[in-house]
Formats: sequence, C-alpha cells, structure tokens
Amino acid sequence: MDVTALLTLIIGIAVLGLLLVVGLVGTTLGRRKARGGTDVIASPAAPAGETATPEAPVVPAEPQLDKPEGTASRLVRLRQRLAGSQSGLGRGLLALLSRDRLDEDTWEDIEDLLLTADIGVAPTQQLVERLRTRLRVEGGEAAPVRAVLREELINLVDPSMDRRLSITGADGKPGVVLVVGVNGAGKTTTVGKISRILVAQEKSVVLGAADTFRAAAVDQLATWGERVGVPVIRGAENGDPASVAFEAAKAAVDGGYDVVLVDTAGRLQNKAGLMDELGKVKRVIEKQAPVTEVLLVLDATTGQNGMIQARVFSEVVDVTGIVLTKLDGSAKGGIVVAVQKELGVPVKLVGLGEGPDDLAPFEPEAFVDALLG
Ligand SMILES: Nc1nc2c(ncn2[C@@H]2O[C@H](COP(=O)(O)OP(=O)(O)OP(=O)(O)O)[C@@H](O)[C@H]2O)c(=O)[nH]1
Repeated sequence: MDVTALLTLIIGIAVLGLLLVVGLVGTTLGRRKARGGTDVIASPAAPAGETATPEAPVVPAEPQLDKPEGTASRLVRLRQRLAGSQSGLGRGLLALLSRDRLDEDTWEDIEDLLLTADIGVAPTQQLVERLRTRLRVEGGEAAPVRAVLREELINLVDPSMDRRLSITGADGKPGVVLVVGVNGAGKTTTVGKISRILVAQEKSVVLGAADTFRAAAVDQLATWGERVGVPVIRGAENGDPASVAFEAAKAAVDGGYDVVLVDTAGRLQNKAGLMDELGKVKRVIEKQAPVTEVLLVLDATTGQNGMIQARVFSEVVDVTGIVLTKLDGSAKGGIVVAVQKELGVPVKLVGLGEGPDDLAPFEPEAFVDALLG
C-alpha cells in the first residue's frame, strides 16, 4: 500500500468517526427537546424513531399517572356496595308485602319503613296508594309482589329524567361545571372523582380550586389533579373565589380544554352571603363561557338537614343536577326520591365510598335492583 492510499484510508476512518459522533449527539438533543416540551395534561407517545432504538433506555420522564376506572366497570363494582347499605329497606318491604294478609297494621308498617328511609311524606303516600291498588287488583296467588314493588319503586325514582352531565360547551367553548354544597358534603372529593371519570372518557379537564376559605381543600384538589395529570388553577388563601373561578375558565378557554370543573366554598352563614358569593362566581365565569351544569353535592347521611340545605342552594343558584354522596354509609337511600321531588332536579351521580373511583352515574333500575337485593 502506497502513502496516498494509506492517507485516504486514515481520512476515511476519521470522517466516518466524526459522522457517528455528530449523529449520536443529534439524537440525544432531539430526545431531550421532546421531553422538555411535555405538557402536564398528557404524556405524549415517544416519537416512532426512538422506540425503535434498542439500546436507548426507556426512562419515564414524568411521574406515573393514575389510570381511572371506566364507567361500566365502576357501576358493576359499586352496585354491590349500594346493595349492602340499602338492603334493609328492600328486604323489609318485601317481607311486609309478602304477608298473607295485608291489613291496616301492615300498611302502616310499610309507611313507617319508607319514612325511616327518608323517602318523604308525599312520595311515601303515593307509593303506598299505588301498591294498595295494584296488589288488590293483581293480588292472589299469582301476585308478583317483587315485580310490582320493583316497578313502582322505579316509577318513584323517575327513569324519564335526563341524568347526563352537561359538559359540552357551545361554539368551541369548554363545558363548565360549577360544584356547590355545604362544607363536608364531599364537594372537593366529588370534583376530583368527576375529573377522573372525564379523564377515563379521554376528555381534557381543568380544575378550579375556588374553595379559597380552606387551604386544605385547595391542596386536596391539587392532589386529585396531579394524580391524573389535570391542571389545577388555585389562588391565594382567603383570596377571591370568583377570581380563581374566572382564571380557571379562562385557562380552559385559552387552552382549548373540553371541560372546566369549579369547586366552590359552601359557607351557609346566611342566604344573602351565599347568594352574593355564588352569584359572583357564576357571573365572572360567564364572561369566559356559559356554565353548562350546576351540581349540588348533598351528604345522604344528613337526612332532613340535607333537604333544608338543598332548598337554600336551589334558591340561590339554578341547580341542574344533584350528587348524593356517602350513600355507602347510609341506609336512607330514599333521600334520592325526596330530593328529586323537592327540587325537581335529577340525582345524576352517587358517591359510594372514599376511594378515588367510588362515584357512579345514578341509574334508577340499578338502584332499585340493589335495594331489592
Ligand atoms: N364514605 C364516603 N365518604 C365520602 C364520600 N364522598 C366524600 N366522602 C368523604 O367526606 C369527607 C369530606 O369530603 P370533602 O370532599 O372534603 O368535602 P367538601 O364538601 O369539599 O368540604 P370542604 O372541602 O370543607 O368544602 C372526606 O373524608 C371524604 O373522603 C362518599 O361517597 N362516601
């Protein structure tokens, strides 16, 4: 080999080495850039070229997000829990109605049982009337007591009501859900749980922590958001709830999100104060986008007290749906009927536990079936 050939060979190897080094640095930089640009709302899939490089170690760039449970499976799972807490009422009614003789004492016992379950006076009378008529007419050997009771209970819960959440905004605006209710009813928890349902449905969500009176509520909501990669807009402690609500709605509009959920403070010190606060929250949100749903969160274990709260809130804001929480801890499922009758607004969701996915759409048939066991 002469000197020229040797030189050509050395230069060739050097150029090849240089190209390899440049290529490697370029790939690494590209990968860093892709990671740096990641948004919190969703972790984008790695570019196709990257996953194909076998030697590239896959390092998760973000904390692992929760994968919320889908609606169908949570319904199946929670039906059991509902049946567990409400079975006394269903079993009791069936036992009384299956007696050989349905005398006045028995009908009185039936009424007492329904009233104890918080169904309310008027709905109880209505149900007893219907049962008396139907079991008299259709009575006798073939009287399908269970089927009659099932049908009448379903009628009472009213399957014709539209229980879908209004989460679709018009003209490309996000759906806006305002969540109201007294402190401790489960508002913050419910906002967190709803965000998980929406994430499972692949909706993009923003949370507004407008419960600025309790710092812990804001932190609590931030944790719910972090777990599913949903941004949470928060303000200063004791700041103006309306300004947080406004910022949350603005973030959702500007960012092209599907839905914004706004948690509010529920101080019931007096009706005028509450009206001022919630009225202002709603007004400022609507500078950005119309409120599509106002959900009133009620604790099912509070019975008549809960009903009084429901009345006050419905006079202050235009409630469009009810969330009944803690039905797992109450045998008084009858409040579903009472509150719907009182407000003329459907129960849309029920809380059945403290777990992150323990919230389910309310379904009259499934509810009655759980009641009857
Ligand atoms: N068992 C059960 N507990 C629930 C349910 N929903 C909420 N809780 C619990 O109720 C308590 C109060 O819930 P929060 O979400 O903090 O209530 P809140 O209305 O937001 O109250 P503030 O944040 O003070 O306004 C928490 O311990 C929740 O875990 C439910 O469906 N079942």
